[in-house]
Amino acid sequence: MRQQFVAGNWKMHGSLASNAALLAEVLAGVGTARCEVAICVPYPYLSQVQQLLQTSQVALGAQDCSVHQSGAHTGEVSVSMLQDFGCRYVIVGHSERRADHHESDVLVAAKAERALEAGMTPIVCVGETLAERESGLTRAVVLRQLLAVTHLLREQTSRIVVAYEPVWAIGTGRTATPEQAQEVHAVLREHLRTVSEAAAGVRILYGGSVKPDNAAVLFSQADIDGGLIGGASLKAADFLAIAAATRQD
Ligand SMILES: O=C[C@H](O)COP(=O)(O)O
Repeated sequence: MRQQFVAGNWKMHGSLASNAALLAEVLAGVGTARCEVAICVPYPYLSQVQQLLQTSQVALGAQDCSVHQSGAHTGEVSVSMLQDFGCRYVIVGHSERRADHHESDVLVAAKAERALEAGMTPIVCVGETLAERESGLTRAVVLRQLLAVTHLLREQTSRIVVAYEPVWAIGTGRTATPEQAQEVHAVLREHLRTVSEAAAGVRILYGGSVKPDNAAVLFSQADIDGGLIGGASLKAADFLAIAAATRQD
């Protein structure tokens, strides 16, 4: 059985004041959530959010990590630094980083490996662009991206989370239909099954314009185990409603 999981990705949003207000509301309502909940925040706010989440069930995550452990790598943040702030999760390979920073499948896999070595759980993002979908390449693209981390799935299955995020659905208000999302999740699940029995149990989140009004139907799909939530994680009521829409197996 896979416990459903809802992770908020604040992306490059927030301030000390707005984070405190948002989390006060989230924490007031999250007690009833049936799923696991995490929030991935910008680096400068890790300390603040760590303290605010201290006595709650909400886990802390980061939005990226360095492939390097330490040294002369200006601007980079290592997994051990993230651990200093109690991060349990780290997103790797988000399409915004793949696009903005030219992150390759190999680099994403190496970052996931660093996270695993440090005892953290990487949330490995995969997803096709609109052009790739329209060219019939969705399956090939997501499998290529997943294959890059397959050696890790073989070795450390239980601590990896996969997130399917069609690039054309991110922040656009254009959500994949539940059928479109399930179709890709099933492809990913099928691959995970070929890796090992344990890998078949890896949670696969859906991300891309998840809102309170479409969350339940997305999460009711057989291979969708929750969501990676961008814009809606910045509104406490929406984020809580999405967490409340998770399936209870
Ligand atoms: O990491 C989150 C995803 O990119 C989804 O973002 P969104 O919910 O704003 O579409």
